[in-house]
Amino acid sequence: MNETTFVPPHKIIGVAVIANDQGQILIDRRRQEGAMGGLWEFPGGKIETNETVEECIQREIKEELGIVVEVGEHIITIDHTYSHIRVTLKVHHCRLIQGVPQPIECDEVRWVSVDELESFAFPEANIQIIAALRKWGNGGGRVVE
Ligand SMILES: Nc1nc2c([nH]c(=O)n2[C@H]2C[C@H](O)[C@@H](COP(=O)(O)OP(=O)(O)OP(=O)(O)O)O2)c(=O)[nH]1
Ligand SMILES: [Mg+2]
Repeated sequence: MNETTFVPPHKIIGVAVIANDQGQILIDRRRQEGAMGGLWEFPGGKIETNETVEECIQREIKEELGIVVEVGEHIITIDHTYSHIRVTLKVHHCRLIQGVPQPIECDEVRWVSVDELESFAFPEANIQIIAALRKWGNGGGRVVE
Protein backbone atom coordinates (compact mmCIF):
# COMPACT_ATOMS: atom_id res chain seq x y z
CA MET A 1 0.00 0.00 0.00
CA ASN A 2 1.21 3.49 -0.82
CA GLU A 3 1.46 5.81 2.14
CA THR A 4 1.57 9.55 1.54
CA THR A 5 2.77 12.01 4.11
CA PHE A 6 0.48 14.99 4.51
CA VAL A 7 2.42 18.26 4.66
CA PRO A 8 0.09 20.94 6.00
CA PRO A 9 0.06 24.28 4.15
CA HIS A 10 2.10 27.06 5.75
CA LYS A 11 0.44 30.45 6.31
CA ILE A 12 1.81 33.64 7.81
CA ILE A 13 -0.68 35.37 10.06
CA GLY A 14 -0.73 38.97 11.29
CA VAL A 15 -2.06 38.98 14.85
CA ALA A 16 -3.13 42.06 16.83
CA VAL A 17 -2.97 42.57 20.57
CA ILE A 18 -5.19 45.65 20.74
CA ALA A 19 -5.10 47.54 24.01
CA ASN A 20 -7.55 50.19 25.20
CA ASP A 21 -6.90 53.03 27.65
CA GLN A 22 -7.81 50.77 30.59
CA GLY A 23 -5.06 48.33 29.63
CA GLN A 24 -7.58 45.70 28.53
CA ILE A 25 -7.00 43.54 25.43
CA LEU A 26 -9.49 42.73 22.69
CA ILE A 27 -10.26 39.07 21.99
CA ASP A 28 -12.79 37.54 19.61
CA ARG A 29 -14.51 34.21 19.38
CA ARG A 30 -14.02 32.31 16.11
CA ARG A 31 -17.17 31.21 14.32
CA GLN A 32 -18.45 27.77 15.38
CA GLU A 33 -18.18 26.42 11.85
CA GLY A 34 -14.69 26.08 10.39
CA ALA A 35 -11.23 25.37 11.78
CA MET A 36 -10.79 25.90 15.53
CA GLY A 37 -14.44 26.92 15.70
CA GLY A 38 -15.63 28.46 18.96
CA LEU A 39 -12.14 29.12 20.28
CA TRP A 40 -11.09 32.63 21.34
CA GLU A 41 -8.22 34.40 19.55
CA PHE A 42 -6.51 37.70 19.06
CA PRO A 43 -7.95 39.24 15.91
CA GLY A 44 -5.96 38.91 12.67
CA GLY A 45 -5.56 36.79 9.58
CA LYS A 46 -3.49 35.61 6.66
CA ILE A 47 -0.96 37.89 5.01
CA GLU A 48 -1.73 38.46 1.32
CA THR A 49 0.87 38.67 -1.45
CA ASN A 50 2.99 41.84 -1.32
CA GLU A 51 1.49 42.93 1.99
CA THR A 52 3.51 43.92 5.06
CA VAL A 53 2.47 42.53 8.43
CA GLU A 54 1.38 46.03 9.47
CA GLU A 55 -0.84 46.39 6.37
CA CYS A 56 -2.27 42.91 6.94
CA ILE A 57 -3.17 43.64 10.56
CA GLN A 58 -4.81 46.96 9.69
CA ARG A 59 -6.82 45.37 6.87
CA GLU A 60 -7.91 42.30 8.87
CA ILE A 61 -8.93 44.38 11.88
CA LYS A 62 -11.03 46.70 9.69
CA GLU A 63 -12.67 43.69 7.96
CA GLU A 64 -13.28 41.61 11.08
CA LEU A 65 -14.13 44.30 13.64
CA GLY A 66 -14.78 47.55 11.75
CA ILE A 67 -12.17 49.54 13.71
CA VAL A 68 -8.97 51.39 12.86
CA VAL A 69 -5.80 50.50 14.76
CA GLU A 70 -2.25 51.78 14.83
CA VAL A 71 0.19 48.86 14.59
CA GLY A 72 3.03 49.15 17.08
CA GLU A 73 5.87 47.07 18.44
CA HIS A 74 6.44 43.42 17.55
CA ILE A 75 5.77 41.26 20.62
CA ILE A 76 6.61 37.72 19.51
CA THR A 77 6.59 35.38 16.50
CA ILE A 78 5.28 31.85 17.04
CA ASP A 79 5.65 28.91 14.68
CA HIS A 80 3.10 26.17 15.28
CA THR A 81 1.96 23.09 13.37
CA TYR A 82 -1.64 21.93 13.76
CA SER A 83 -2.95 18.76 12.08
CA HIS A 84 -4.29 20.69 9.06
CA ILE A 85 -2.16 23.86 8.89
CA ARG A 86 1.22 25.24 9.91
CA VAL A 87 1.09 28.86 11.04
CA THR A 88 3.63 31.57 11.73
CA LEU A 89 1.91 34.07 14.00
CA LYS A 90 3.46 37.55 13.87
CA VAL A 91 2.07 39.26 16.93
CA HIS A 92 2.08 43.05 17.26
CA HIS A 93 0.96 45.44 19.91
CA CYS A 94 -1.80 47.73 18.54
CA ARG A 95 -3.69 50.78 19.72
CA LEU A 96 -7.36 51.45 19.01
CA ILE A 97 -7.58 54.68 16.99
CA GLN A 98 -11.18 54.81 15.84
CA GLY A 99 -14.48 52.99 16.22
CA VAL A 100 -16.17 50.46 18.48
CA PRO A 101 -15.34 46.78 17.81
CA GLN A 102 -18.20 44.87 16.12
CA PRO A 103 -18.35 41.06 15.70
CA ILE A 104 -18.46 41.31 11.87
CA GLU A 105 -16.55 38.10 11.02
CA CYS A 106 -16.63 36.40 14.42
CA ASP A 107 -19.24 35.33 16.97
CA GLU A 108 -18.32 37.65 19.85
CA VAL A 109 -15.80 40.27 20.95
CA ARG A 110 -14.66 41.10 24.48
CA TRP A 111 -12.23 43.41 26.30
CA VAL A 112 -10.36 41.48 29.00
CA SER A 113 -7.41 41.99 31.32
CA VAL A 114 -4.25 39.91 30.83
CA ASP A 115 -5.12 38.00 34.03
CA GLU A 116 -8.53 37.05 32.62
CA LEU A 117 -7.06 35.56 29.42
CA GLU A 118 -6.43 32.23 31.13
CA SER A 119 -10.14 31.56 31.61
CA PHE A 120 -10.80 31.54 27.83
CA ALA A 121 -10.16 28.60 25.47
CA PHE A 122 -7.52 29.60 22.87
CA PRO A 123 -5.74 27.61 20.13
CA GLU A 124 -2.62 25.80 21.34
CA ALA A 125 -0.16 28.28 19.79
CA ASN A 126 -1.59 31.07 21.95
CA ILE A 127 -0.13 29.68 25.17
CA GLN A 128 3.19 31.29 24.24
CA ILE A 129 1.56 34.58 23.24
CA ILE A 130 -0.26 34.81 26.55
CA ALA A 131 2.96 34.02 28.44
CA ALA A 132 4.68 36.87 26.56
CA LEU A 133 1.83 39.25 27.42
CA ARG A 134 2.15 38.51 31.10
CA LYS A 135 5.68 39.87 30.85
CA TRP A 136 4.34 43.04 29.25
CA GLY A 137 1.85 43.72 32.03
CA ASN A 138 -1.78 44.54 31.36
CA GLY A 139 -1.33 45.89 27.85
CA GLY A 140 0.28 49.04 29.15
CA GLY A 141 3.77 48.38 27.82
CA ARG A 142 6.93 46.50 28.53
CA VAL A 143 7.70 45.70 32.14
CA VAL A 144 11.26 46.55 33.11
CA GLU A 145 12.87 43.42 34.58
N1 LIG B 1 -6.13 35.51 14.09
C1 LIG B 1 -5.60 34.57 14.84
N2 LIG B 1 -5.30 33.35 14.30
C2 LIG B 1 -4.76 32.44 15.14
C3 LIG B 1 -4.48 32.72 16.50
N3 LIG B 1 -3.92 31.60 17.07
C4 LIG B 1 -3.86 30.65 16.09
O1 LIG B 1 -3.42 29.52 16.21
N4 LIG B 1 -4.37 31.17 14.91
C5 LIG B 1 -4.47 30.40 13.67
C6 LIG B 1 -5.88 29.98 13.36
C7 LIG B 1 -5.87 29.92 11.84
O2 LIG B 1 -5.34 28.68 11.43
C8 LIG B 1 -4.90 31.02 11.47
C9 LIG B 1 -5.60 32.33 11.21
O3 LIG B 1 -6.26 32.22 10.08
P1 LIG B 1 -7.77 32.73 9.85
O4 LIG B 1 -8.55 31.54 9.45
O5 LIG B 1 -8.30 33.52 10.98
O6 LIG B 1 -7.46 33.66 8.63
P2 LIG B 1 -8.29 34.84 8.02
O7 LIG B 1 -8.75 35.76 9.08
O8 LIG B 1 -7.41 35.39 6.93
O9 LIG B 1 -9.58 34.11 7.48
P3 LIG B 1 -9.96 33.51 6.06
O10 LIG B 1 -10.12 34.70 5.16
O11 LIG B 1 -8.86 32.60 5.64
O12 LIG B 1 -11.24 32.80 6.36
O13 LIG B 1 -4.03 31.19 12.58
C10 LIG B 1 -4.80 33.98 17.04
O14 LIG B 1 -4.62 34.31 18.21
N5 LIG B 1 -5.37 34.87 16.17
MG1 LIG C 1 -9.03 35.88 11.07
